[in-house]
Amino acid sequence: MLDIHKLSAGYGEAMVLHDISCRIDPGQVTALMGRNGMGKTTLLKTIMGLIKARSGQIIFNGAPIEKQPTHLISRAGLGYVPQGREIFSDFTVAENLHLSQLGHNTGAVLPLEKIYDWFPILKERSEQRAGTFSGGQQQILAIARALIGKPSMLLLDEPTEGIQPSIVHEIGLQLRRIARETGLGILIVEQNVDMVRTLAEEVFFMENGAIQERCDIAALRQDDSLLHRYLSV
Ligand SMILES: Nc1ncnc2c1ncn2[C@@H]1O[C@H](COP(=O)(O)OP(=O)(O)OP(=O)(O)O)[C@@H](O)[C@H]1O
Repeated sequence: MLDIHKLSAGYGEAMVLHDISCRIDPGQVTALMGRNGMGKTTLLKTIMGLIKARSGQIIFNGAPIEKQPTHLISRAGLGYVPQGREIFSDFTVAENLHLSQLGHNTGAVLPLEKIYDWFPILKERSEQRAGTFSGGQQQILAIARALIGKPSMLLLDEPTEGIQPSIVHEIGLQLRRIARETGLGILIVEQNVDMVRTLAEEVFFMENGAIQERCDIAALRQDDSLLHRYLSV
């Protein structure tokens, strides 16, 4: 469970997150939506310890993590796929996955066969250089690399940016399947409404560095006025 209490953070003198409080239960899939510049990426980076919290608490599975370095936060079970997909373009798919396994020295890594079962394209193209992949395939590889460390919660920052609609839907369905099969919790920053409807169970709407509203996905299907208010779609 991720429990954020009165979290504030920013860059230098500029505060971006203001007193954020929210809670994500184990296995829950939550989307974080809002216009550009509202602080969504900053929130994910602060959870991961890449930006230090100025005040407030982040409790993950019962332990405070807001003062921990990123590698310990990752080891505690938080996986992170940043915007822009951090993969090694010159290495093959298999090498990318092996490197990710090596990065987790606790021994608790997912076997590659499981990854290949979830994402057959990675098995079919395991010897192909990652840089030759399409944007969608690179995103799948980035997600697979994050899953190798068996996180209990995965943070995804706009995975569908610049990806073909057919692959967006495929990635959404597959993430939902993995979340149901393994109990993985997901916090996804996403502007793509189709992806959010496919994957998420609830949505947080962010504006001016604060979570202004939360809504169940079923309610959002009935009434999309919140999308108009917070995204202007
Ligand atoms: N490295 C940085 N240094 C200073 N200010 C930053 C930095 N990164 C982001 N900001 C500012 O912080 C605010 C929030 O940015 P953030 O990237 O978190 O927003 P976002 O909601 O994720 O938007 P986007 O969808 O555009 O990524 C913006 O005003 C942005 O200009």
